Amino acid sequence: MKGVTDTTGTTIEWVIARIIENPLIQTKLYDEIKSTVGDKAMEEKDAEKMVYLNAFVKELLRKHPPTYFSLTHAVTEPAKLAGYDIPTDTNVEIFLPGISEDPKLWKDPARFDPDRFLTGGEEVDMMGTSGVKKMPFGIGRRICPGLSMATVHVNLMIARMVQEFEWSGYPEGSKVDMSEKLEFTVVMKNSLRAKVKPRV
Ligand code: HEM
Repeated sequence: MKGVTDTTGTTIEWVIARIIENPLIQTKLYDEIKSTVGDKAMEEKDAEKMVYLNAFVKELLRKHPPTYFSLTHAVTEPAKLAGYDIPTDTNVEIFLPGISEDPKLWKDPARFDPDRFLTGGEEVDMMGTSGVKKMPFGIGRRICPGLSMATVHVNLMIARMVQEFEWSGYPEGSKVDMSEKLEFTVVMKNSLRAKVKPRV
């Protein structure tokens, strides 16, 4: 159960941190929500049409995969991985940020920038069929079966939270501390404090 709820919950914590850290991102999300649904409550099918929201979620899961590692995979026959020989019966765990922050794969990987997927000309294939540049859900036969459901939930939650509320740091003017801490998932080291104002 923790693999279902904590991954999604952790993602939302980093979402709020990032939109507080960068009010322009929050404005872009809000403007897109307004132009897509106006004052109507967001629904699943609306979220699919929102290109900026989708780019934001891609960037979020690149920079903050909820787990540092995929689940342990056992090698059933001799294999080669990144130039290394892996003998049968070896347990392999993949360090996910090692891929999603690799400067050989990404321009300026430390920078949080949803626009890299829009005007920046970068793309990513979540299923890994045309290459692997990030894998927050794993890839291949054991890819997370909750991928679609989690993506819908995360998109919808962000859209509704931004549609209804304006988020800012607390105390006012404080800087968001992006330090990480490993629990079951990778959470914020210092819990996020936020001011939440209803949009009226
Ligand atoms: C943002 C949300 C989520 C993320 C980032 C995530 C990530 C992952 C990762 C990295 C794996 C390991 C894949 C591998 O080792 O190759 C995994 C496995 C799994 N996930 Fe998720 N997950 C999320 C949400 C969910 C949800 C909502 C469900 C169920 C409704 C779910 C169900 C599972 C199951 C059952 C496995 C084990 C699959 C297997 O071993 O064959 N996950 N997930």
